[in-house]
Amino acid sequence: MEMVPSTMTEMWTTMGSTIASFMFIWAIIRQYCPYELRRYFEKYTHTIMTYFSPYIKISIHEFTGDRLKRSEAYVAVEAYLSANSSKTAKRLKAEMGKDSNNLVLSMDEYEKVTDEFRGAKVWWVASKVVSATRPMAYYPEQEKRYYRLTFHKRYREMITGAYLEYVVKEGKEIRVRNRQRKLYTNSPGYKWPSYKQTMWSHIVFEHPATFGTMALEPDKKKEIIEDLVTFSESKEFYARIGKAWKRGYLLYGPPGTGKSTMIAAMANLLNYDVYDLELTAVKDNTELRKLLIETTSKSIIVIEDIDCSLDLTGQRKKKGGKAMADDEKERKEVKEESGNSGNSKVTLSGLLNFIDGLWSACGGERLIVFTTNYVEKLDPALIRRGRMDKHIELSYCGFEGFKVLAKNYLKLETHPLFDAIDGLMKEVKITPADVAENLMPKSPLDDAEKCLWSLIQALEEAKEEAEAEAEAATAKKVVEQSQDGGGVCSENCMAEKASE
Ligand SMILES: Nc1ncnc2c1ncn2[C@@H]1O[C@H](COP(=O)(O)OP(=O)(O)OP(=O)(O)O)[C@@H](O)[C@H]1O
Ligand SMILES: [Mg+2]
Repeated sequence: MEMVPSTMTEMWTTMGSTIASFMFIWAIIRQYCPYELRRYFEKYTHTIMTYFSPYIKISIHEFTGDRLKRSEAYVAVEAYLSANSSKTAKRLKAEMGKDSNNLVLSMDEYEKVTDEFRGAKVWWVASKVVSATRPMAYYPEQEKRYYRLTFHKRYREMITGAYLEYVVKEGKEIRVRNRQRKLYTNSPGYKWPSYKQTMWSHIVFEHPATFGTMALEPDKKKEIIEDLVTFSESKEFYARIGKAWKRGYLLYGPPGTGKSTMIAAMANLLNYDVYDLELTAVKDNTELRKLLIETTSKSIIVIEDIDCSLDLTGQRKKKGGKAMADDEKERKEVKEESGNSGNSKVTLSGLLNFIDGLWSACGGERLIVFTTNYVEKLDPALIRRGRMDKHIELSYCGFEGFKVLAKNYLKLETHPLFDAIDGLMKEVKITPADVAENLMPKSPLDDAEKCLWSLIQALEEAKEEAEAEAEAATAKKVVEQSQDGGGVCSENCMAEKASE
């Protein structure tokens, strides 16, 4: 009976002294052995331990072959662990979040967290190896960071298959949700003269427009939202039908009807980046293709005012002399206004290739949006279905649109003056931009009613103007008709014709 504790004590003593000797040897090796020998020792200790251990380890390194780009798997795991570890990890690091207002927590180096998947327990550790060699003496030490996943070998199949797939998918989704969206432009500006040079420069995309704040018929709004959401969820569908995962939208209508605002609302709805492509700044078709290749998925590529961006009418039927000359003049004026010398060599066929050529399929999940005030000026080839799949007309403000703006700007759902506004809106055309401008308080003393009166006044003025224009047009027509008839019309005869 006495023997057991003494045997136990002996066993503990032996184990203790073995560990102590091992640590002593390890300390000597660390202190005095050259780096290569240390690595050699570590390698063989690992091999022996792995042989007896029932656990499997998988490392996911931050950089693999290409030192310039972080591995996608690492980035996804990082996002997954940041979202899941902050509740369980004991040592966390804090970094500034996307809107620079909050701190984002993630697991600190060498911290270990546990995760569970279908009843299997796994462990994640954030770790790093510090490289002994430095490229230059004044360079900081090179750290190679990685995550190590450990699990029991009985779960091998499930963890290497379903679990890792789940982690990467979740991580990617978290990144999309948390990422800071960007607004890119290809306008010429300062570019880094190095291998890092990209053709797009960007700022943070912060436009606050949403479909909720847009003045639009409710049915139309619903249809557009459904179309966009369906597109964003149709990866498998596009793959099945053998079509690149992209969709073209043509937004057309008079100035101030919300085309640019809708692009921002689309980006905010789908959480996409925006690439605002200035066609006149693109040298030629090759540069256009390069720009396309540099865009990422989950983005909207926008070409605003496509009708006056370039002379893309190469294949269009020739117009009559005067109309053609007017068009040319207008286009020239626009180019001069925008300070563009107009020496871009992008052609219609280059642009068509950009939209649906072979290269357009790279990346996937992209919207291409054109806006124009003059849809009739565009080449039919450019806007045919399949290229511009959905044509959306944005038009003058209706009463439903006004109600959205009144709610946004004045927090009003109803008001006795609404009936008068409804009546006037049926008679005159007013753009949402003009309505919005009138509903905007101009001084701190302006209340909702004052803003509504300001809108009524604007509508009445517009009505008077429209009536005066209509009268002038009728009078002009009468004069032209009478001149065509060869005779000079008396005042009575003119009045008769006008009343007809
Ligand atoms: N449908 C709308 N809903 C809400 N606000 C609108 C709408 N249309 C225009 N606005 C307001 O008017 C301003 C101008 O609109 P926007 O720039 O979107 O017009 P646009 O159609 O792009 O004009 P343009 O053809 O001149 O480029 C916006 O800042 C927005 O506040
Ligand atoms: Mg616009």
